[in-house]
Amino acid sequence: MSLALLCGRKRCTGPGMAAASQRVLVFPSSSELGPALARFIAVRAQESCGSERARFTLGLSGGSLVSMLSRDLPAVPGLDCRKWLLGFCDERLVPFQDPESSYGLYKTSLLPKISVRESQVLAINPSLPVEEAAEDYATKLREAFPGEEIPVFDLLLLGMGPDGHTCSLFPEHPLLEESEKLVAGLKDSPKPPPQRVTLTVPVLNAARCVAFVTTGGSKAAVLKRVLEGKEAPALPAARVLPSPGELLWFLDESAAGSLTLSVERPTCAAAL
Ligand SMILES: O=C1O[C@H](COP(=O)(O)O)[C@@H](O)[C@H](O)[C@H]1O
Repeated sequence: MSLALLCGRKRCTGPGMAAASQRVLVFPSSSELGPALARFIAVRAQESCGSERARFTLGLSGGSLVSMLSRDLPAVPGLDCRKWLLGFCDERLVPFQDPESSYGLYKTSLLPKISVRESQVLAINPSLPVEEAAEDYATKLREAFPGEEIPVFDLLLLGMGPDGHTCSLFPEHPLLEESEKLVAGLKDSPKPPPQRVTLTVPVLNAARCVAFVTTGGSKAAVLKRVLEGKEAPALPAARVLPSPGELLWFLDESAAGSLTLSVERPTCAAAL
């Protein structure tokens, strides 16, 4: 493997932090990215269901990911979700009927199209106060991942905001340093709604695979800081370095516009 390729796949993250195995995949636009991401999810699901685990555990994020998955996942031929277990990387503490609820949106726009039942979804209880909702969701995770001190998801799908936040982990927020809890609640999210529940960094970094999905020119500057900067303290998205898991970035050309590291530009039919 060439040094350039190696540099593109490894990221050195500063003192005390491990380098993660990383691939940066760039697509012309979200019209090509979405179907490729959907096929990638389907392949990983098939592998996990065929492994001794005999199931596929997938963590979903909200924001722009909801419409992309709702458009492109049902279009994957022969998608079989019977052994899938879905959780949320973060969730807003609002009723499921509220348009800000990620579960509420997936429930209406995706889950019926891929025949995922409610019993296959680990969701927060939005009627609880935020700290209790976080503890209740952590209990659901512990029950769903018996024997695992930290739940190991097969795949976590993450977004990233223009400020470098991921899940509901925001720059300079004390929750970035949380190392005991699996799930944390916050009441002061700088992005509305203010009350949220989020997986913590150790859970993100325990996953077998993490895929960031980032599109649009508004993310280009922060993406360069996350992937090529050496900032201390690191931005939230830059702290996601699954080990020994894989890290993939699914980008469109607009988001990738400022990058200088080597990237892959998969063709439509390429297996990822
Ligand atoms: O508030 C949130 O934002 C991030 C990023 O969303 P995007 O619309 O910029 O993709 C999202 O991943 C997270 O789940 C959500 O709560």
